[in-house]
This record gives sequence, C-alpha cells and structure tokens, in this order.
Amino acid sequence: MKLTGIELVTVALPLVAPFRTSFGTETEREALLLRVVTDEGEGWGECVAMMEPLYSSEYVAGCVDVLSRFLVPAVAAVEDLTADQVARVLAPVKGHRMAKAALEMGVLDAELRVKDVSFGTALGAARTTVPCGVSVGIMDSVGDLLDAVDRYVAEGYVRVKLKIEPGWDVEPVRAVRERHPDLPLQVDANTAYRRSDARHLAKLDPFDLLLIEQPLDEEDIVGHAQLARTMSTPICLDESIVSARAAADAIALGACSIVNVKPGRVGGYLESRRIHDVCMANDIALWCGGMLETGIGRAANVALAALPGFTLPGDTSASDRYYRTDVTEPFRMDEGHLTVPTGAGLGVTPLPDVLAEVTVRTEWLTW
Ligand SMILES: O=C(O)CCC(=O)N[C@@H](C(=O)O)c1ccccc1
Repeated sequence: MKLTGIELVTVALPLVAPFRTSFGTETEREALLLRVVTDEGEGWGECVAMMEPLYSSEYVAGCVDVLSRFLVPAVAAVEDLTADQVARVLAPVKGHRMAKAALEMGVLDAELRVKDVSFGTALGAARTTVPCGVSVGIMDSVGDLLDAVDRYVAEGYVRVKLKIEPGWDVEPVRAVRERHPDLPLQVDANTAYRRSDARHLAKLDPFDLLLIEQPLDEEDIVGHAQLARTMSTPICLDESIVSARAAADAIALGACSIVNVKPGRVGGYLESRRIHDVCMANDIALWCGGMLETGIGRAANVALAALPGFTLPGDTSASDRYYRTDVTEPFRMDEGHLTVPTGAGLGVTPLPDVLAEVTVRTEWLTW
C-alpha cells in the first residue's frame, strides 16, 4: 500500500453527563479521527488524546501538529507500506504515542479492509463477546454516586470502577460496597496520591476491591512497588505502562500485579498485543482501559479485549455510557457484554450525517 492522503477530522461529542476525575471534569469529548487514504483502500484511526495535557502530555492540537509535520510525512514516504512497519518508521520521533497509535490504527484498518480480515482476527481474538465494565466519575454526593452505580448495575455492567481522589475515597467506596456486597468493584486514582498516603490507602483494603489503579505518579514505579507491600488490594498501573518494556519492568519490580492497557497510551494496537503477551508470560491479569472513545476506537478496543490474556472486564462500555449519538452505529450492551465486530477491519465506519454534524474541523494532508 501507498499512503495518498490523510484527513484529520476533529469531532466534538457532548457527554450525556459530566465525567469528573482527579484531574478534571469532561462535559464534551473533542476527539481527533484520522481518515487514512491509500492507493488500495482507506481506513480510520482514533487519537485518544484529550483537549488538554492533563491525563498525559499529549493533547489534540499537539497531535495535529506532530502528525502533520513529522509522523504523516514519514509514513507517506514508504513505498510498500504495511501496518507492522509503522512503529519502526515513526521511532525516530520521540514520544507522541497517542498520535502514533492513531496513524498506525488507520493504516492497519485500511490494510485489513483490503484483505477482508477483521481487527479481532488479526489481533488474535479468542472470544466473540467481551464483558463490560463501567467507569463512574467523582460525584457531588455519596447519594448521587449510589444512584449512578445502581443504574449501571441495573443496566447489566459486570464491574464498576470508581474514580477516587484525596477527600473522595474511603467513604464513597464503603457506601458502594455496603449497597452492593458482591459487586466486582475497583478504584482509579489517576496518580492523585503520594507515597505518604500509604497508610490512608490501606483503609481501602477491607472492601475486597479487585484493584486500585495508578494511585501514584506515573513515574513512581518504586513507590508503587513499596505500596504493593503495604496494601492487600492489588496494584494496577495505567499511566505508567507506556510500552511492553515498561510493563515488563513494572512487573519485574513488583510495582503492579494487574495491567490496564490503553492502545493510544502505548503507541497502538500492535504494541498493546505485545503488552498482552508480556502479561500472559508473567501470569499478570490484564484489562482494556478506555479514553471515552467514539465507536471507532471502541470497535478496536472491543476486538483487543477479546484476546485470551484479557482476564478482567475492561472499560469497554456501551456507547450510551458517554454519548447520546455515536459517530458509528452505537455499541449496545447485551447481558453485560459487547459483541466483537466481525466485519473487515474495524467492522464499523463513521455514519456520514452524524460525522458531518459533529465535525468541528477538518484538514486534508497531501504531499
Ligand atoms: O470508559 C471510558 O472510556 C473511560 C474510562 C476511564 O475512566 N478513563 C479514564 C482513565 O483514567 O482511565 C480517563 C478519563 C478521562 C480522560 C482520560 C482517561
């Protein structure tokens, strides 16, 4: 294949409700979609960067810049392009994993549509459906939180993840555990705590949580290893795991016993599969995280989450968890599960009228 054009499509989707985490509140998801055009066919990629560099160092405008000036020209120069070359071609550019992931995803989707092979088949899916976890933000009151959790449990979600931060942790978790004694429950701190909070975090141990996700700074691997020795709740890493090597190092240092993999954060679906293989080889539980993806990224995440090493429900929720209208046919949960798309490539494409309605900026890159 030869790249002949890329359309950078920025879409803005209002969230059905504000989503608050320890680093901010989202009311709208502005996402960057890539329409990758080649001489043999086209594909779609989704860049998971947020509008502002608060989850990680990347942000939408920065991704547009690095794609336009560095990443797309490098891939466009390749004559016989295949998706498994993209990471190597982009390696000279340091960092920018979310931007790289979106470009690799679009090339992979184009390649697989041409070959009439689904993402799931190409990645090695072992299941036809995946269990749905749901992420619940920080709320104004414990009562509001219990109402939200009750609603998600009634909808069929098989696992609930609660966002926590200093001042909103032990009490809300205790209330949810008392209301739902047998519910698979975990918490996500998004790096909001410090090593000195270890004794306080151990107060979460009585609630039989599946895990506590990224309590400390993404660069504090030693701190997580120390915390793992003072808490019975398993430590799961998210922001710290930026590659298969980072996963192998964190596991070897005892910094985590569970990994959340997000393809955008690690540079793409092919690196995600390498992280999957590292976790399987080390008997480390794995689940697929979410970045409020549209149906484009959601389709790819559901395919990834169907691989055999994904042993815990992921943040692979139905589209209506976040969006009244998705850019693709919505992902609908059936008895707590989503079906892995079986069509060529992602198996979904943006709905033209919806895409036109939610597009706030487009830019064609040609050369
Ligand atoms: O279900 C989803 O897609 C979101 C899951 C989720 O909680 N994502 C969190 C996270 O830190 O993992 C997040 C929220 C907003 C922005 C970035 C990340």
